[in-house]
Amino acid sequence: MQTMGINLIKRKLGANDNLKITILQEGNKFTITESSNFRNIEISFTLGVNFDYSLADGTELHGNWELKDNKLVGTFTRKDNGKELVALREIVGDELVQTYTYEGVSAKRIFKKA
Ligand SMILES: CCCCCCCCCCCCCC(=O)O
Repeated sequence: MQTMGINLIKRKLGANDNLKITILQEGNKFTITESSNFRNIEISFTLGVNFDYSLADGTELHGNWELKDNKLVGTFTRKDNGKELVALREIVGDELVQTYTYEGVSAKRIFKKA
């Protein structure tokens, strides 16, 4: 989050956001329900088709998800500075592991099944 330019207060809030996501797949179409201390939103996208998404701090992204080797690979560009953010979603055991890479720095977020 620091590399993303997110300030200390927002980083502390973000680390305790109580984020829960639900992923519904219907063929190539995905619907994500995102629920956190900050917001409750629903996002729909089709694999390989660009869409807009705003992070909870307002940072706007544009990009898409693709399915590669049974993993979702997201390639997004920040609208404010044109830099790339790559996201990976994979099921490992009983967990959903999300890995984000930005400016050579990677972070992992692990979600447990409800
Ligand atoms: C270090 C904090 C970085 C957070 C990066 C979040 C990246 C989100 C990728 C785009 C998500 C699109 C909507 C979704 O599929 O849930």
